[in-house]
Amino acid sequence: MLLTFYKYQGTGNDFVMIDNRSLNFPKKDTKLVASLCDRRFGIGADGLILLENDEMSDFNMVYYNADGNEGSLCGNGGRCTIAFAKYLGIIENETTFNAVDGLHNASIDNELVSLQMQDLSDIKMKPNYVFLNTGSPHHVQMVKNIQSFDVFSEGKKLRYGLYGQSGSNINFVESISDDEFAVRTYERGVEDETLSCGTGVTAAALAMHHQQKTTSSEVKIKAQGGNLKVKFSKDGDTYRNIYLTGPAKQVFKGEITI
Ligand SMILES: N[C@H](CCC[C@H](N)C(=O)O)C(=O)O
Repeated sequence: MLLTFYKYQGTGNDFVMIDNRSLNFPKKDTKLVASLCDRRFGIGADGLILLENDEMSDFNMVYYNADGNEGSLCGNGGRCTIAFAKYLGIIENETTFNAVDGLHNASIDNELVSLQMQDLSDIKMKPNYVFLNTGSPHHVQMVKNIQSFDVFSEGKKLRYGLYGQSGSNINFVESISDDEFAVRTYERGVEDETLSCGTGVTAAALAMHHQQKTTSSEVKIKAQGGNLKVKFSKDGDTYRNIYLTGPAKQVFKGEITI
């Protein structure tokens, strides 16, 4: 079968994007998904996304990590899927869509996509790190000299050592100013550092606010692949109206025999 695919990237987190409204894609074929994401033997991506019809909303997003397994929420992938839905003419500038963690509101303004994340109140504070789930599980830890920090080795160690087989994504954070932080992420399922992780950046911003490393409710994040913004409000112990905003772009379109 000849499969038409699109390649998208959001701050350097890249995805194979497939219009699966026809439901033709073999969804249980883990090996196929992994081989499409392989950077040497396939198209190459951090993950693969299927856009499908949804009964309750504008569309449904199905996300797989590069290892071929269905993952939890992907924030950058969500932003790219919104851009893809607009490209396909499914939505205009505002949307509500379904993902693995439920419905999301979102808007798109040229290439800038804002994705609302689920409200969050469960933040586990540990002496050296914070753990929270922004649709995907995230460990957030502050480090010094982030650019020379060994994200791969340290991330891999914590991902298995602290969180076992099911694992967690591991974020390292350094403060740049009162309302700006640098974030580097080791992603489970990719088992490497990616250039940006949307749910990770969101987790980092909320963790910084929760620990009073910033008092701003609009936090700027510098990921390795570009800049993102996380906006939110705090209502008692609950973070609400959480929006992740940044660019999402189509890179190319292609066909591959599967
Ligand atoms: N890159 C994604 C995170 C994917 C989550 C995945 N690594 C997992 O925990 O299953 C993001 O932008 O949020």
